[in-house]
Amino acid sequence: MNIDLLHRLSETLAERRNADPQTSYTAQLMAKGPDAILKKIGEECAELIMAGKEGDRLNVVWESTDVLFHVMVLLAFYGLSIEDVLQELRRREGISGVDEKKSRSA
Ligand SMILES: N=c1c2ncn([C@@H]3O[C@H](COP(=O)(O)OP(=O)(O)OP(=O)(O)O)[C@@H](O)[C@H]3O)c2ncn1[C@@H]1O[C@H](COP(=O)(O)O)[C@@H](O)[C@H]1O
Repeated sequence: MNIDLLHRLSETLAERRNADPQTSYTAQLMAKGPDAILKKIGEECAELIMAGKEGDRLNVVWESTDVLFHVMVLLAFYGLSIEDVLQELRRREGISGVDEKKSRSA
């Protein structure tokens, strides 16, 4: 199941915090610190925007994957995982964005 894949990847990324940067892209990025991870997220988001503007469906999937991967690296850097995001999604499940916005101004 794809949700298992996300959890497996989360575990791998958490392990990469102590891995050798010579053999791991994730360890390399984490060793550079949060600014380097955030820079990659920014770059990947820009690439996703371009893919979206072009309407290239294959590239939208490709760039979305890059964004998701780098967001997961950031989560792992801070000792978080995709499960934390899934829990927040679960909390929001069924709450209309329109209603949620109204409740903020009430
Ligand atoms: N899903 C991914 C994944 N997606 C993208 N990338 C890497 O993200 C990098 C950035 O993508 P770019 O397109 O910007 O490529 P680039 O120009 O080479 O990047 P820069 O040199 O500019 O940083 C590339 O090196 C990709 O290979 C990934 N690297 C790893 N994973 C997963 O993470 C696991 C751990 O990877 P390592 O930490 O490398 O062992 C792997 O087994 C995979 O499951």
